[in-house]
Amino acid sequence: MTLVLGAIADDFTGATDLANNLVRAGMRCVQTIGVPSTDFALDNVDAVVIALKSRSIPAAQAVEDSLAALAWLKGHNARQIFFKYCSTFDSTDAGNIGPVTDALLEQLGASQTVMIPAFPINGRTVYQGHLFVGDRLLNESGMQHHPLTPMTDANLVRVLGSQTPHEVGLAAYPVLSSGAASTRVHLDKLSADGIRHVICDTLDENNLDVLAEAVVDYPLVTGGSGLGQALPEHYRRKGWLTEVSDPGRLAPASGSALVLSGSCSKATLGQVSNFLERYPGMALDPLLLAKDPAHLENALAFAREHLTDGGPVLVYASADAGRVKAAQAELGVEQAGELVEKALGELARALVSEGVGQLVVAGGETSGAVVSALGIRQLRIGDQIDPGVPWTQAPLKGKDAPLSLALKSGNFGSEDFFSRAFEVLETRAKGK
Ligand SMILES: Nc1ncnc2c1ncn2[C@@H]1O[C@H](COP(=O)(O)OP(=O)(O)O)[C@@H](O)[C@H]1O
Ligand SMILES: O=C(O)[C@@H](O)C(=O)COP(=O)(O)O
Repeated sequence: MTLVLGAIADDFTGATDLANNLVRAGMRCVQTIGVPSTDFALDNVDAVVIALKSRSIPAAQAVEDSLAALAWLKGHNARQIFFKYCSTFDSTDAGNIGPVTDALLEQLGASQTVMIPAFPINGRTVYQGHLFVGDRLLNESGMQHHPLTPMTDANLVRVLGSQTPHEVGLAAYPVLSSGAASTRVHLDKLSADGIRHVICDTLDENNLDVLAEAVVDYPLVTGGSGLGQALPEHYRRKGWLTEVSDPGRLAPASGSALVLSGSCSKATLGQVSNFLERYPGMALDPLLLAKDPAHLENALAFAREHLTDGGPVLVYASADAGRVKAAQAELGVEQAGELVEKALGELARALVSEGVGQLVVAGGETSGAVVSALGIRQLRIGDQIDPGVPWTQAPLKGKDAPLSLALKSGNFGSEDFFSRAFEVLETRAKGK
């Protein structure tokens, strides 16, 4: 079996985001959680997206995990490899975008790759190497307060430059406006000058299309899911994609409805407030979690009480920058994050085993913790709720019905996302 595309995503929401765009662009795509086993069935599949939890772990581990994913994908003859990271370039000076990209390039024997984080439909654009979220520079968008990967510089040439020993180049907007052939000439010239990494401007979907055409034959591309939306058409033109995906419908959802949120991103904070205007929710406090096991028991009891009539109910650790900083100052950055992730993972395990069948999780790291706690290995992509966030389904050991699961990236989704997600499921069930 030859895969057209093999993707390695550095978190679980990012993987779902990419898989969603590939499916919407007509590829037959499977998302796996972690590197699949050797006997994984791959019939009629064009793309595999391997979800790793490698965004915020030590760089050496992220490299090891990514190379293991690459080995599996190359073992299945993937023509092109896509390293998916966040559209807000979430990383620190230690990595992991630079070290993972360098390791993938080296392993593939490739001399250059492109960095294309933009996702215009969700407001992520790049101009003269500077990343914008909506009308704000990245470092003024709220991302400067991210609990694990605070983004304090919008200049991606500089940001990536601090993560790799190699010089970083730029394919700026004027080059892209002159079309795919000129863009490729520019990239080749940079390559001849020894430039291995090229940050690419992207203002809109036309630019993504130009970039996709220019790099369709690169062994490695890197970026956000916007590029994933644009590549399939160019695979088709090359004759690599002959079938059009028919993702089919997910099985009807069943069970009660729960939202777990560990994202502290600006969009999520608005979504939490919006949900609480209409539905019940309980806040988890990392400081209490550290001191008193009864805090988690109380959250479990609260959720159970409100799930008896089907929910939806919310349990969240999401908090503003001041409260996050206070928790981190007392517990340490990593330990605060881990405590919250572990607690939300435990809640998911207990409540899904008791009958939750529709679960929304907010936050990439949080989704990693929850999906791992549930022992999920594979996701099928269904209807999109908002750009970048589809409903998915996963089989569960010992259960007849699959779990309906939506993994929401921190900054994605409309303000009423948490309640509307369940309405989307209900509408589909009624066949509307
Ligand atoms: N109140 C809090 N204090 C400290 N850390 C928190 C708090 N709430 C959540 N976190 C941690 O912040 C991180 C948020 O990351 P993530 O889940 O990836 O969200 P996002 O998708 O918004 O980036 C997680 O590690 C989570 O456990
Ligand atoms: O590219 C994106 O923005 C998302 O796919 C993504 O990776 C988001 O990560 P989190 O905000 O950590 O969920």
